[in-house]
Amino acid sequence: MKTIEVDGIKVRIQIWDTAGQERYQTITKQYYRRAQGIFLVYDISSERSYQHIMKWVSDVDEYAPEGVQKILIGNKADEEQKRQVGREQGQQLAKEYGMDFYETSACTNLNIKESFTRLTELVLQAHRKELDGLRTRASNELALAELEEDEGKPEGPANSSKTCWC
Ligand SMILES: Nc1nc2c(ncn2[C@@H]2O[C@H](COP(=O)(O)OP(=O)(O)OP(=O)(O)O)[C@@H](O)[C@H]2O)c(=O)[nH]1
Repeated sequence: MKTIEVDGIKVRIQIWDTAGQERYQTITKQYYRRAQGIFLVYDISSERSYQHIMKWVSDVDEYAPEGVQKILIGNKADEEQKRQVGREQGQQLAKEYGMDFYETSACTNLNIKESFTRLTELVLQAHRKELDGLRTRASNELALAELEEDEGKPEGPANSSKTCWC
């Protein structure tokens, strides 16, 4: 669990790091069903991991709920000297699938906060209606609380300056 702030709203996110290995796939697929946002991550120093993304995308399409938000991540951006996948390749693939794209590094923290914030934003946008309902309710409750507070107060100067009852 982690709390991040997006557009002034505190959002508690639950993060699952699913295993990449084939033998855990049965379990991994069960996580897809409850996901609202998914990072598809490859390693920029591994062409093989990049090639695997297509397979991940088709798994997500098959098992994740419709409307799930996806972002493509090229991780280990700190390993420039070992790079096998160009940034443009990542951008290109992301474009093909209509995803946002970030190169990140868990070692230097490059784009970690940014990518989590962006995915959360996308999930929130997808649930905008629900969110608008919450906002309206919150502001109505606030207005009601203010009204109740005002009603309890003695009359202010504007009213007390009146000299008649009309
Ligand atoms: N240099 C560098 N190493 C990283 C980075 N992120 C992860 N690693 C290293 O990569 C190795 C694999 O990391 P994991 O987090 O186990 O990768 P994973 O994709 O979850 O692996 P699976 O559990 O098999 O799915 C570890 O040795 C990490 O320290 C990064 O951004 N830069």
